[in-house]
Amino acid sequence: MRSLTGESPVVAGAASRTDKFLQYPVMPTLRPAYPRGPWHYKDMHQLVVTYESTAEAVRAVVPAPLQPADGNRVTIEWRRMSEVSGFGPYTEVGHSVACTFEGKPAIYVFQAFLDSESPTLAGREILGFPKRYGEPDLKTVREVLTGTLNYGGVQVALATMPYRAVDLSDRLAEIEQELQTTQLVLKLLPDVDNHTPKVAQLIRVGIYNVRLKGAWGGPAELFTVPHVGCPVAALPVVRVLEGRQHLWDMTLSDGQVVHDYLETERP
Ligand SMILES: CC(=O)CC(=O)O
Repeated sequence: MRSLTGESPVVAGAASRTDKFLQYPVMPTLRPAYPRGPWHYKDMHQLVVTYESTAEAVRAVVPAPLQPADGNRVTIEWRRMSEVSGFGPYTEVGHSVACTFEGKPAIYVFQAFLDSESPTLAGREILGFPKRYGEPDLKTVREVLTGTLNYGGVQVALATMPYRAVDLSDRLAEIEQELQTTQLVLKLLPDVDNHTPKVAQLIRVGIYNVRLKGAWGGPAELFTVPHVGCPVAALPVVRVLEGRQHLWDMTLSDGQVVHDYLETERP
């Protein structure tokens, strides 16, 4: 059947239906899994343990063209997100290595475990964060800030440090800069044939509106347990280098492709 304009009403109807569905940020359209950013993080409590691992373990997780930085430095951090627009509160453990990219310092995040679905999916689908579901917790137990990570009820990591022992207020500007070190992730997504790579990109994550409200240092301890489902112990602790606590705000929203593996490999 033709309309007066000669257009098929079925086709015209289908086109407007498609437009309607394209307004949604993501599936499912009845209740998208996450809202469009930007996502504003307020009063984020962070426990950061930096340690030396083995050269072999570090090399095994770092993709070219990144180069591991000197010292085999690895960071495991707990973040208690107290107040986040669009996501609500949640807790996350991120595991990263110090690298260089194009000769400049960078942090490469190779795995993360969260207790909330919405930021896990947003982080994976948009930015390419290697996020999975886990059971992280960050709390003060007596005078000790205690970060734990459980996987299916089994504890795989324990980090402890005296609560706000050494005040680093005189270094806030320097640490605020440090928090903005280039952060990179590897976004890997297969095509629907479940075989061909569709996306293979190194992404620089945009971190905006950073405001450091407090920083503290002190000794820290870290213990990890080998577990095939949650391989935090794959980067073994040779020695702990530093413990830190930060209280800060920031905004996440977008990223930038800094290396496209499929483009560079195209004949
Ligand atoms: C969207 C995100 O990627 C959030 C996060 O880092 O937890």
